[in-house]
Amino acid sequence: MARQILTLNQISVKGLERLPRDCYEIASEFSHPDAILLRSHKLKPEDIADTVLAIARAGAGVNNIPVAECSRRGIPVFNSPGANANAVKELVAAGMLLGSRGIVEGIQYVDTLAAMDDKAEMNKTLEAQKKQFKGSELVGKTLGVVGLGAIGSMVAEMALTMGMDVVGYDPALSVEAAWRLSSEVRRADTLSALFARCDYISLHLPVLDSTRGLINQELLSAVKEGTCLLNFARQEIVDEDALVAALDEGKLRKYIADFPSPPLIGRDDVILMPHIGASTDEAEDNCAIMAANQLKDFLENGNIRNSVNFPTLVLERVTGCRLSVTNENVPKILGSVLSILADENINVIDMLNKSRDDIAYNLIDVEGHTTEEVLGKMRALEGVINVRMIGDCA
Ligand SMILES: NC(=O)c1ccc[n+]([C@@H]2O[C@H](COP(=O)([O-])OP(=O)(O)OC[C@H]3O[C@@H](n4cnc5c(N)ncnc54)[C@H](O)[C@@H]3O)[C@@H](O)[C@H]2O)c1
Ligand SMILES: O=C(O)CC[C@@H](O)C(=O)O
Repeated sequence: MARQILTLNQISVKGLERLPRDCYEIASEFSHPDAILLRSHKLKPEDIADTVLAIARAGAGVNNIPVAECSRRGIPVFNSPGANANAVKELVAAGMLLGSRGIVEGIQYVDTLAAMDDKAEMNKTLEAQKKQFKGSELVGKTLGVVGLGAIGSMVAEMALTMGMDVVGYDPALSVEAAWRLSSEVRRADTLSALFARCDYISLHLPVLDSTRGLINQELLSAVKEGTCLLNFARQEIVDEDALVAALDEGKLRKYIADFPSPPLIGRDDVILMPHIGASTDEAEDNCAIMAANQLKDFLENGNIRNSVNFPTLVLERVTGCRLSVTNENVPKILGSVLSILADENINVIDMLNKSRDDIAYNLIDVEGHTTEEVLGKMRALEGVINVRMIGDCA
């Protein structure tokens, strides 16, 4: 029977093509889907049917998904790290240029000349007026990058090639991300040290309990006078009252962001975009392809790549019948699962077990067949969250 994939946003066709129609039905309405594929749709726990085995986010941020609830229910949540990083990096470059030159104001001014039909007169007028749109160059200025993951590291690299000095701050930098980072990026030990010395600051960190409102009044009052703050990460990372105060006081020269909000719209010192950081053909294709591939590999093989709540676990198939077991990360459960198989004379050919936080996940390849009854015994064990038969087990 074809698996049902519920899509909750427009997903690129190139990604959906990874889920062939003879094996997958794809629609924006299913009451009992096998999996959910989405972008920024705000998913509520009650909207996740009991049949859902996995959720894939075609994008980086997963703050629109109730991840803790998914973990409790044994549902892996996948994202597509890095797949839209270049798109965001390019928009940040545009944002920095919008913040350094009178581009927006200049374009708006030219629009006011629409009624003027004398070209020579127009040229004379605008040559006289253009001094009000003068800016300054990025070369030689200092950019602070907060969060040096997939996007932040690319932004840092781009700024270096534009002749800027780059200072980075990332207390949770992974080893892999550190390897990607140019040695020319200088490290700030604290966020306030970064805020005190940069002409431009660009945010590239996820919204988490620990980062919500991170850019607060204390930090913004210590910012170098005249700094331009760019936020292409998430609105919730910046305390909005503190931001407005810093703009009103002239501490911040400009705020350029991908997240409009009523108190910010219409201000001369704010440039807002409608969350278009990842809105390029390339990024939409890359994210959808990565998300669909990961979902397919999980549904067909139980493998887990790029999950935000489950361990990475990939096991080559050696038999037709594979079991996946998700359980609480406490001792003895795996032993009890294996005892049930042994009692049934079911031979284990290969297996892999990994844990992450409170979740343990196991793939067990068995010889021959197994039955729903055997699975039922495993499901009845205390601490077992779910058990799935993958492939030809009957
Ligand atoms: N505007 C858009 O359309 C758009 C597109 C893609 C991503 N995003 C946002 O950008 C965020 C980053 O994306 P990414 O692909 O670079 O993710 P990533 O996971 O590769 O990098 C995030 C980095 O932030 C760091 N970090 C975590 N807590 C931090 C803290 N307190 N201070 C400083 N750094 C911290 C992490 O260690 C990591 O290196 C996403 O979570 C998402 O919210 C927005
Ligand atoms: O899907 C989008 O358009 C936005 C994605 C972006 O916010 C992300 O976190 O990857």
